[in-house]
Amino acid sequence: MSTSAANFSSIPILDYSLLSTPKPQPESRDQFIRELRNALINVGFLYLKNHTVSQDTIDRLISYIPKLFDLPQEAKDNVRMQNSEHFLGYSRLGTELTKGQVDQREQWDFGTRHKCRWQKGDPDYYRLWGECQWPDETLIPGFREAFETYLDQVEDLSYDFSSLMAEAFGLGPKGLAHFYDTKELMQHRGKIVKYPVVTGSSDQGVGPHYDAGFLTFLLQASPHQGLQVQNLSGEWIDAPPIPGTFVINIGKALEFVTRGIARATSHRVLSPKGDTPRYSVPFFQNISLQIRLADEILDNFPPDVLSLRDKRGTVSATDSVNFSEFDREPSGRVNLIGRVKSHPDTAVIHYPELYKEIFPNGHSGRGSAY
Ligand SMILES: O=C(O)CCC(=O)C(=O)O
Ligand SMILES: [Fe+2]
Repeated sequence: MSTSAANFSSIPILDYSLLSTPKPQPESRDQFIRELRNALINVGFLYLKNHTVSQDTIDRLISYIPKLFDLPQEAKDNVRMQNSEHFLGYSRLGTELTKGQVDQREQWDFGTRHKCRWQKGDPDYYRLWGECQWPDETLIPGFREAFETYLDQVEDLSYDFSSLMAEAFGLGPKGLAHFYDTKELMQHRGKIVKYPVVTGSSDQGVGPHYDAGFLTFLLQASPHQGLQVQNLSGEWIDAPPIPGTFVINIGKALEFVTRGIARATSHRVLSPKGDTPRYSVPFFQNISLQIRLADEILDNFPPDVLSLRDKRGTVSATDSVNFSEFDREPSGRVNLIGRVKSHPDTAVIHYPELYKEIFPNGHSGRGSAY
């Protein structure tokens, strides 16, 4: 097995304007698709510059982030995640564990606009998607509108990107479309995260993990280092903030349905050094809740894609272990299990049966992130 291509030492930067300006040229498009194919197979991470989410929308969102965390503790606790069967809301610092260690981050989970469609008799995991809990509008006027506008734009980008990704895999632009329901039936998750400066011995912002779905779009919302990505030989590679870009990465679901052609890459965040917190905004693009990935394995890849995979070699074990249930469960249930593990305090209230299955002896008081 050759691992030279896979032992990346930096994250590729792709230029979305190759697809659009001033007039799309076939060679530029081919270049973009080729670079995308390489990034998907060999790295699992990339930066995207000159994308379609407006800088004004991003700047407006970023201006709200410190205020969101500086709200009075009571205002934050009023909309705590424990209130929500959708696991949407506010989580205090230090409520998650990854690999047995406390993650040093405070966060807000929101989602794209959605009305919960669960009805009696439907599977439990239909309850996973639903209405957000927003902080009191009078305390942070305009925030909700600013974040919803942002989420709408990232959602549009995420579908366009998925279609490009299908092209890069040689499956044609609609090659991944059947993994999503119609837009109204889908909800995608957007988090706003604060990593405080820490004084103790651990610098774990969030420990090594995979993301669950197909695609994550990460906005690094302050100029701090901290995000790191693990290459095939286990080295941690820095992914520093680059203004005007998103960091895009592949999740376990896509790795699973492509039988490892696309890489889900383990990543982590180290707590910031210095005296200001690091902020980030990950957008997790979901796939349909009811799809069972084991029934949908993609196997019609063209030879050039397969040969890139062969050159890369197999993906060896990494420090991350989450989301192993895609081989048998519908995607919604895999996600629900992930949420029960990461937020047991919320799960014990809204999903007591599943909670008992996963934690027959109760839990430590903290959840494992992912
Ligand atoms: O905050 C970051 O930069 C990354 C966060 C992350 O990987 C996650 O929440 O899944
Ligand atoms: Fe992640």
